[in-house]
Amino acid sequence: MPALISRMGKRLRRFIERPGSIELTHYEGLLPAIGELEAEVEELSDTELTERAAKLRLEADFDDKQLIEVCVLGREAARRALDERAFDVQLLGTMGLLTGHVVQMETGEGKTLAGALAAAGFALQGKRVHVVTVNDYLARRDAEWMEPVYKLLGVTVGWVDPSLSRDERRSSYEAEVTYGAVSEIGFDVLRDRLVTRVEDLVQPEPEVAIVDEADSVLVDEARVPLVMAGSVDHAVADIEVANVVRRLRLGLHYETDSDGRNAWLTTAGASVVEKALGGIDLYGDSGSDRLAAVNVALHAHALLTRDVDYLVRDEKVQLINTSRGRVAELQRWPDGLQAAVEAKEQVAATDRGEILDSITVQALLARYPRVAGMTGTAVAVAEQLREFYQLEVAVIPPNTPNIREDHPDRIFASPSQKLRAIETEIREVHETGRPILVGTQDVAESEELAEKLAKVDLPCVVLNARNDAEEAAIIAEAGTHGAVTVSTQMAGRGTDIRLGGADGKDRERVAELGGLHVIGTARYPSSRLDGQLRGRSGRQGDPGSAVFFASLNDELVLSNAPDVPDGIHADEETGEITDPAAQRQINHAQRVAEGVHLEIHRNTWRYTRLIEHQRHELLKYRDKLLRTDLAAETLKEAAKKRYEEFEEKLGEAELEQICREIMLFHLDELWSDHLAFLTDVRESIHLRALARETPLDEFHRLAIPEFRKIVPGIEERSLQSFEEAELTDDGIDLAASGVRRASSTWTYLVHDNPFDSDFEQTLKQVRNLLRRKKD
Ligand SMILES: Nc1ncnc2c1ncn2[C@@H]1O[C@H](COP(=O)(O)OP(=O)(O)OP(=O)(O)O)[C@@H](O)[C@H]1O
Repeated sequence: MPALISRMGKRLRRFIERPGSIELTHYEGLLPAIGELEAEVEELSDTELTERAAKLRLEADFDDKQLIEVCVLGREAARRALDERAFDVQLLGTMGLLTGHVVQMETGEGKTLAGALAAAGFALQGKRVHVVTVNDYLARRDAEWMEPVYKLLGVTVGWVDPSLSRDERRSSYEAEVTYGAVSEIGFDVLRDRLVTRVEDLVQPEPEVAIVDEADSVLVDEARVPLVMAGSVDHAVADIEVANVVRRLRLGLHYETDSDGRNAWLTTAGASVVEKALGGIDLYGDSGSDRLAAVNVALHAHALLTRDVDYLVRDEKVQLINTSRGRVAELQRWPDGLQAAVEAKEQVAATDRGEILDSITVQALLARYPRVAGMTGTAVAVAEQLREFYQLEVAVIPPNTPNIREDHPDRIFASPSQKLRAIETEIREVHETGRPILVGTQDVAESEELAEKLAKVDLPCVVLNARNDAEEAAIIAEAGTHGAVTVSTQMAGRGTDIRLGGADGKDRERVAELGGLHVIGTARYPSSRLDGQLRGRSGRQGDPGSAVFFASLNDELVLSNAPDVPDGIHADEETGEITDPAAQRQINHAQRVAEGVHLEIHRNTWRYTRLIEHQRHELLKYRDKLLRTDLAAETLKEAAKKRYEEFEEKLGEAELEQICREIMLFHLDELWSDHLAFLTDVRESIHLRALARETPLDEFHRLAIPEFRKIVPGIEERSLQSFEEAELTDDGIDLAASGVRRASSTWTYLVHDNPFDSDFEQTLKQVRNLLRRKKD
């Protein structure tokens, strides 16, 4: 009975301490057995170890005995290959992953190894594994780092990055475990969507995905679409409009929302624009195209800021991923907006192309029958992981208890007072020799701070928006004695900050001083991001500390909870506030920001679910066309005479391929048209739906019948192409009958439209329009 009570007490405690996480007691119970077998496997030769791992190979999930065995062999393989004996907590992580959970392990606890042992375990079960990383640099680094461990376990490993050719990728994916950035794996899925011969496919069927930094990929980036486009024409940026809009002034010519998501012309602004564009009537029937161009140009002008939202480098607009604070390679905004920003910055317009296919990160991962993940901060998104992916979180305790000191926020009345206090803090801590990592909100803030520090003789290293490998090398030195590193929130993610520098030479001295001190210059829009910054310090039981500075006029508060209660007292000299009401206000603002993010995620998912379902259905048909003689059968049945005529001249095999090319071409084209149709519907849905039902129902009402037309459309168009195809001496000239694929294709990520057409947003626009019409 007392044992039962104690067990219940333990469970209750876990529930209170870590809501949303699952019980690990069962796996903890396997650890002693793993320990007992350690001496036995130490005696094995390398070959014997590999042979023993091969005995685990089976086509089924592991039972407890096999879980124990894979942990025993994995621990030994890591000890031999890396000189790192996997800790018990790492093996708990491995077991958590192998049983399909998102494991929460703190920064520096060794997720890379725990993940690799789980990947090897899945591979031994006969499943192909993709380890999904946040960037290309980490994909290659982790695959190469873990390769000797895999080798001892007899498991093959590969990696993909943008530098590889299609053939090289194919062989990387042939490995049992393949590391790749989420974007790279997604782009391969999209590229495979266009092949017309089975042997050109590079990716095998998805089986298991182990997602590193799972919260960032599965939640923050979930709704980002990966896009493949084909060259058709160039986007026409309206330079004239950009030049007119450039002269407009806030408050006089246009207004913006307090949340910075919407901008609109005032009456005075509209008159200026109408006059400058040659006396047109923007709101008349003939002005609607111009009005649309003015609106995007105004968004680009008023709401997107250089060095915060994007950089201009090498005559190109490069987006900054605001959730990661780094240049988002291969990302762009939805087309009109991208072109408007390019016009604003007077750089050449990039080729827009036609969208051939697209898939969101969430849908990409939903393709895998099994998903597991690891991250330092999972509990905070446990609810979303359950809602969107049916995944449960398992909290793995640290190997050595965390002794980092997390100080309460230091709150100031104004941002300038806050900045002064940050400078003082940096100076005082720097004088002790302790290394400091300062986490800023964006690139511009990092640079401003660095400039200020340089002026007062406090040189620092600024880390932002560079390439990942360079970032990794710099951040690895952030623990050096006396170092001051200023970084946007996620720069250098995935790289360990060792006390005393990358080689840890000076560790003792830095540890004695108190370890790495982390300073946040403002609270982030999610508590998870705060936690990630704090987690940079205090790794593996190291000493360290963290403190966030905040002000009641920070962006976070102004955008999400601007109604600050009256009577909050600030120190007259320093502006510092100790009233708990200020802290409550900041926490409240952060919760509002988190809620908004979740709602947008939910809303996007509601729409993309239908699109994904349609995409999946059509792909089943495409796959049949690709792998069987369905295309030939279909065309033979519809145009028997012509088919026989061609067959006689070309032979069966060649004609089969030609039929396949024709039908796949029309399928791909109709799907691309359908995507464009859905985008149009989605963008105007709220207006259409104003007088009708809910926007989502309206979207379904329009999207479903349109989709049903695709397959008959493919058959009809293919038949026509087949009838019109000309037989020349070189065979059939498909191009002559319009079967012409895009001459070049490319891939990119679509950054979230910062002004998404949510119902509320559209209502606001309509309201503004009505307001103007009334004026
Ligand atoms: N069992 C072990 N014994 C000794 N060192 C280990 C062990 N496991 C991992 N390490 C070391 O700990 C460091 C951190 O490992 P890793 O980068 O995998 O951590 P992480 O959990 O991924 O951290 P982050 O959250 O920063 O990505 C590495 O230098 C690694 O070599």
